[in-house]
Amino acid sequence: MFIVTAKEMYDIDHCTMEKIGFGKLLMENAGRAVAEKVRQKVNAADKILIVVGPGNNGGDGYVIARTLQNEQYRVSVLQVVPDQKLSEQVQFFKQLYLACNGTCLLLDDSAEWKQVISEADVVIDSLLGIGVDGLVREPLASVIAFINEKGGKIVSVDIPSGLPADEGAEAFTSIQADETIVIAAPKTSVFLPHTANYYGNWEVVSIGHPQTLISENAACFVADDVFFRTTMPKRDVNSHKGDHGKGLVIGGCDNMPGSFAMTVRAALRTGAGLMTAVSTEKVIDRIACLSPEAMYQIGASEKGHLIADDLPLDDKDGVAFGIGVGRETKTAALLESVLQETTCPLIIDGDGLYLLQNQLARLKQRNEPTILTPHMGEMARLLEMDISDLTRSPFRYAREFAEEHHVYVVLKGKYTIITSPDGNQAVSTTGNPGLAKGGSGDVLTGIILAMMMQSQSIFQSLCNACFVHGMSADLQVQSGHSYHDLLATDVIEGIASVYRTFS
Ligand SMILES: NC(=O)C1=CN([C@@H]2O[C@H](COP(=O)(O)OP(=O)(O)OC[C@H]3O[C@@H](n4cnc5c(N)ncnc54)[C@H](OP(=O)(O)O)[C@@H]3O)[C@@H](O)[C@H]2O)[C@H](O)CC1
Ligand SMILES: [K+]
Repeated sequence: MFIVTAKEMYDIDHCTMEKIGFGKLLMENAGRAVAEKVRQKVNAADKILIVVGPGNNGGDGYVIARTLQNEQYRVSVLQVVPDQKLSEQVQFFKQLYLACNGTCLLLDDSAEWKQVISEADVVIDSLLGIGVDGLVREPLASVIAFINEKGGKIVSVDIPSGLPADEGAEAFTSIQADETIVIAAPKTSVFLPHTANYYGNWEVVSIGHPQTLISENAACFVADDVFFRTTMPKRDVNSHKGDHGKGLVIGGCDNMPGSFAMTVRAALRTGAGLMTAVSTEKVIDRIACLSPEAMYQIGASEKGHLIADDLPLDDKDGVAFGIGVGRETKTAALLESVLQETTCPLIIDGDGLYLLQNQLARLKQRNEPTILTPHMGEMARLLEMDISDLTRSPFRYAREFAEEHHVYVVLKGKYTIITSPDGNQAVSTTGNPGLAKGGSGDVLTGIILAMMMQSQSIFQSLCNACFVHGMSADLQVQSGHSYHDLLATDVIEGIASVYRTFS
């Protein structure tokens, strides 16, 4: 599945209609596809009100109205702008609807509009689509507010009306949809923390755009099960442990042994060939028994925290630094040497990101891939910006940071955004609120470490690691756990189910 900005969608629409020649057929296809989904969500006796706005989203609404009416549903239309505001294309579909004995109430002509909305069992929101520009103007703003207040079940067409399709909007007035039938491809705002919830439950309908056209124009995609199945390397029956990576995890401190232990175990469960774990003597004494499959090495330490040391970096296939390592200045010196001496892909996570704050310039000096795995708070600190600004435009800021510092960024959230140094982006949509607990990120780092040693590109490995991490949590919740009781260690044990189910 591809993710599009408004401009990308317009380019795809325009090419499909004008160059390929779909013309008005595209809107007919859109309306029919949405109507088919609406039929699955309403009852035969429901009063269905299609609320039509000034643009092509409204045109979709007239096709939906005609299609549902033809299926004997109880349909009426409320048009909130005068006819002269409608484009020629929308006028065409309005005339078709009226010619099929459709009824239409004009907002200007009627004081009944509030009653009509109040009496509707289902409101189909065709007020505004991806053409909304700025805060919604009257009379649409009042209609949106009243629908939110009084409308029955609200099904939005393509996008909740008033919601911006793209990231970056500071303020907006939007329909709060129960369901959204997204046309052709989800828009960026489906995946933003402050706009996602307005969509309610969302699903995508195809309306005939050539998939190649969508893939050529969309800059981002969803790293889903199809992606995992087609890119996750198969294990060669003649392979040996060295073929699946020699991984190294550097982390932990005397008062934080657990997160480090989970990263080690998650890497083993994901399929790392050999794992070495470096931490303080006290940490290793306490956790070595948890993953006897790993090898352990005591790192130089002071007051329970790792300090600069000569570590076995040069013969590894992947290194993860920072999990539970603490924020001592002397540990920052260890990070400095790891950045300079690691000659393989390096993940920096957790406290390692805190220690990295004053060493960002070293990132570009590395010749090997560097992967940062911040959550929004850690990313905001790295960018030295307010987290609310970051969450409004996470795709942009992740891409700018990745390109500037030549790193991969796994920006963790409900929807995790994966960005490569050249700006390629993907979103992982697996996972659930059961992951909103300590340790989830440590487990993801272990999965990434093992995944990036499985003979696939770094970008693919990050996409697949996020898929496995979230899908493990989903399968665990489906098979008996709940959002409340799911532990990070359950996610480690659920990795087996993901492999068994999807590969
Ligand atoms: N292109 C196609 O044939 C297809 C498009 N699809 C559907 O169409 C919309 C995108 O259509 P578009 O007309 O570009 O956009 P909207 O339907 O959102 O309407 C834009 C008009 O709305 C008015 N507007 C814009 N901003 C505001 C605002 N802040 N407050 C009030 N009104 C606003 C404005 O009209 P004016 O006359 O007031 O300037 C805009 O012109 C897309 O989302 C799909 O649903 C089909 O799906 C496929 C075919
Ligand atoms: K809409």
